[in-house]
Amino acid sequence: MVTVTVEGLSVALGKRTVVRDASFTVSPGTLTGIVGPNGAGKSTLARAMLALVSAQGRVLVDDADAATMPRAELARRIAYLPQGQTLHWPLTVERLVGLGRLPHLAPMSRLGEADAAAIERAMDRADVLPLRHRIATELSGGERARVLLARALAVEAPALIADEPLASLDPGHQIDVMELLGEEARAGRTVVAVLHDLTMAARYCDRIILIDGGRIVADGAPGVVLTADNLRAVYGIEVRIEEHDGRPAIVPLGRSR
Ligand SMILES: Nc1ncnc2c1ncn2[C@@H]1O[C@H](COP(=O)(O)OP(=O)(O)OP(=O)(O)O)[C@@H](O)[C@H]1O
Repeated sequence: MVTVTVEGLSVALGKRTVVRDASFTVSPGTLTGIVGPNGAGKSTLARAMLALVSAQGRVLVDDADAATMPRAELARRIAYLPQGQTLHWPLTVERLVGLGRLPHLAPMSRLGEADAAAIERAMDRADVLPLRHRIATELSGGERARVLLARALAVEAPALIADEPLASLDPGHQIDVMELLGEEARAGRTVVAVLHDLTMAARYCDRIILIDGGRIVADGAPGVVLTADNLRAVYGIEVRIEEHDGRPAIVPLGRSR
């Protein structure tokens, strides 16, 4: 299990501060959705949580500072699904998913039986077993997205940060992936997903962090954060909020005037 604590995190890219003084803790057993408009700073915050960009403030992985933790150890503790990754190498799906095991391998060593089992489990859970012998660069956008999710799952880390895991997926696979993320959380993992689909976020996440202009503007249960007032203020949209199984279902109606 892993608890990730973000303390007063700010990130400047070029001359602009794109994450401003973010503080929160994500705990085992929870699925946290990070939502906000394009350019709000969601991906940068995700990357800063993995010490992939230099930042002011601190990220603690349990009690250890992520910035000074050895990279392989951090990669074993927090799996990362980056946003819209381009693939360059014509690897088979199975070998690409196998790259998720690299943080566990000693230098120059080969994948062992435990790695092969983890790869198999990950491909099964991301529904890519039928694609295992295909060349990853020849897949459709949605197929590739599921393969990259499988690579992140193959790490079998106690925490997962997934940046737009639903991008390119059809509605059925979107539901599958959100259910999978929920299962990961219920299994005791710490799961964070950057999401654009507010209804999916509301339905599956335990907690929503709403970001605008690099700042956290609301943080809490979906019904508390995803209100018509907050969505008007942050996205400039009018919504009708219905209820489904006790959770908000958000119907966008148009731009606010
Ligand atoms: N290397 C960079 N140099 C300068 N500005 C950058 C750089 N990378 C990103 N930005 C800017 O930082 C801001 C935050 O970007 P980020 O990718 O974190 O947003 P996001 O909320 O994930 O957006 P989206 O929903 O569009 O993916 C944006 O305004 C973006 O243009």
